[in-house]
Amino acid sequence: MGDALRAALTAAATAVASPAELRKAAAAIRDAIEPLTEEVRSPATLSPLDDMGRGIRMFNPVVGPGNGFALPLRFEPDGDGVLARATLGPVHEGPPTFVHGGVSALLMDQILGQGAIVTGRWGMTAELTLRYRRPVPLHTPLLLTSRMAGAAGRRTTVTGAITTEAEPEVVLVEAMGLFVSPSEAKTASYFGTVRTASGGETDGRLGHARQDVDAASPALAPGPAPAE
Ligand SMILES: CCCCCCCCCCCC(=O)SCCNC(=O)CCNC(=O)[C@H](O)C(C)(C)COP(=O)(O)OP(=O)(O)OC[C@H]1O[C@@H](n2cnc3c(N)ncnc32)[C@H](O)[C@@H]1OP(=O)(O)O
Repeated sequence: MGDALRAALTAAATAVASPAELRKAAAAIRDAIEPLTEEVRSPATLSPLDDMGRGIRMFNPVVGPGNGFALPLRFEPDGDGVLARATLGPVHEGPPTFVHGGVSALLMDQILGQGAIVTGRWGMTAELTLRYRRPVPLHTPLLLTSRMAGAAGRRTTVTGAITTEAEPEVVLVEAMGLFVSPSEAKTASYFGTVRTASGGETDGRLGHARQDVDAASPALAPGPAPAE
């Protein structure tokens, strides 16, 4: 379904079609999704395809395969950090032929967060700083990288960059993120009502689902909780 949605968004952004053809396609899309709107999950219930303990968020707008806006981005180990490869298209366009600056921020927020997670830390984004040095081209293989730069108490600082694959030494965007692991009180108030699809509790933190952690996946098991 995510692949079909991605194809639909790209077609909508690029089609050279008459208004009649567009109306016909729009009606077909509405007909197709109508049965899916009859029964929907509540906002605080995770999808049955989600697994917080293993870091699977099916409809995340950056890494979720089921989300039509997501590429989806996939992470690879990169020394003690992470990298992702991406080629963006018309759905992510800002200035003609270049990536929208907010999309660069969205992608960097996620990969910087992942740069904290691979070190066993976790936090919500408290600060996100980007320097847009050169425009990021569409239809061009890109490299996105991130690496933890420092940690103190509940705070984790991660830095990263966007370059092209062809010229990895030329930084197009540089980014810094501060991730703060929320206090127990904030965690309870933000995520206390969230439930898995089977009704289990989860406090929302990646790797901290209380019922759904797959003990057979030690590589994805929870890291140590940051000290207070
Ligand atoms: C495959 C799947 C992958 C999955 C990969 C997943 C990656 C996810 C990446 C995306 C993440 C998001 O988008 S998260 C969504 C966007 N972010 C948010 O909504 C966060 C909104 N902000 C908040 O709720 C709050 O401000 C918190 C939780 C960040 C902090 O609240 P708190 O818990 O009460 O913490 P608090 O006591 O205030 O601060 C703790 C310490 O951090 C410091 N601190 C707090 N905020 C800041 C700040 N902005 N700038 C500097 N320092 C700060 C404090 O000075 C303090 O330092 P000291 O006194 O200890 O020295």
